[in-house]
Amino acid sequence: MQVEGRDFRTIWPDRGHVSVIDQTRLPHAFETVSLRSMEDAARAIADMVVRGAPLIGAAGAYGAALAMCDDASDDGLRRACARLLATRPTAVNLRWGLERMERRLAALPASDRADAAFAEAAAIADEDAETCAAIGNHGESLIRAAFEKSGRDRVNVLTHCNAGWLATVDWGTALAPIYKAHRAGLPVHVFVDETRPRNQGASLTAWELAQEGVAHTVIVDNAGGHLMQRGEVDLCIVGSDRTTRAGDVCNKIGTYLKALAAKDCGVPFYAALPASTVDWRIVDGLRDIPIEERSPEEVTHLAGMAVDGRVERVRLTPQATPARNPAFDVTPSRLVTGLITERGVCDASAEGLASLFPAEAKAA
Ligand SMILES: CSC[C@@H](O)[C@@H](O)C(=O)COP(=O)(O)O
Repeated sequence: MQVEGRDFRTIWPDRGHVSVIDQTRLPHAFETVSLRSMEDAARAIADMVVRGAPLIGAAGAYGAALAMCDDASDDGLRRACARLLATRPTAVNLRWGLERMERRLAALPASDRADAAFAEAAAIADEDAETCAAIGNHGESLIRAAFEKSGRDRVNVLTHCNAGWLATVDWGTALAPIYKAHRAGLPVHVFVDETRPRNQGASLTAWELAQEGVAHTVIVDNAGGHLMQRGEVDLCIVGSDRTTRAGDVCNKIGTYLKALAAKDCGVPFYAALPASTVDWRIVDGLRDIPIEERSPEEVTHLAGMAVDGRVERVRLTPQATPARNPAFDVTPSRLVTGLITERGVCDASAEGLASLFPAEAKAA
């Protein structure tokens, strides 16, 4: 997608290393950073230099490729995958990407592994870009239908967190339909939840929508229900970090509350996700999805640009006040109108997913 008029992806191989956009610096600075080792990749995932389920999957794959340059033995491969897998627990794409790398590399002699690993990681990245573009095409028709139904001069989509191209290799999941609709000339406007505590909506989604010239308004996390009650939201589209085979959706903390409000107000609520985000091994999201607990400091402190242009971190809460920071929640399938996937839109149910992915559902 576009940054200052230039095409970028979020991750790319670069002279034996791997370059990424440093998402901790946005929206105040656009900087890229070079990952030179598996440990660099692991830290970039844990510290959210790269984040978003599909991008974490691709970054994990490139991390395994970097590991193969240092130690391509069976033991090296196993240790690298274990280290990378331990960085973030919720997005299943990380496990998916690493298992794919292990399957591909374990069958090869150690001497062939580094080249094969970079090729496999590049294939994962390319496939993610294609998959997200396909999600965009399928989701665009939902936005077009909502626009025609609204009878207004613009269609209002509400999204939570950042499920745009920064969260993937390119295009995004929840934002891909919005970009496709915008490029097709539909007058789409996005309500962007700021998404405390790390503010991925206010800092990342707003930034990338602005780069693409998509009309948008940032709202505080608590405003969505109010706007839905007043008929100001035509549909909600969010991403997913892990979707069970029965259609429960785990996404950024606060997604569940948006889905409850949408249900009460009769606003369609969609999750957009690639098949790599479906965990075919589990059915019950509330019971079986590990929810990442991040540092309380992400709640007690805020970062932003001061009037003199310096980026500063400030404390929000009293010194002694404890904070808790669960990073994701689970939206049960009964609150989800449908899943937008690379193969089309389906019901958020075992039958719905099986209708689009029969082989995966059968193997589960
Ligand atoms: C295409 S991304 C879907 C999700 O990964 C996204 O909505 C999200 O929750 C990202 O969380 P993050 O903690 O920023 O990695």
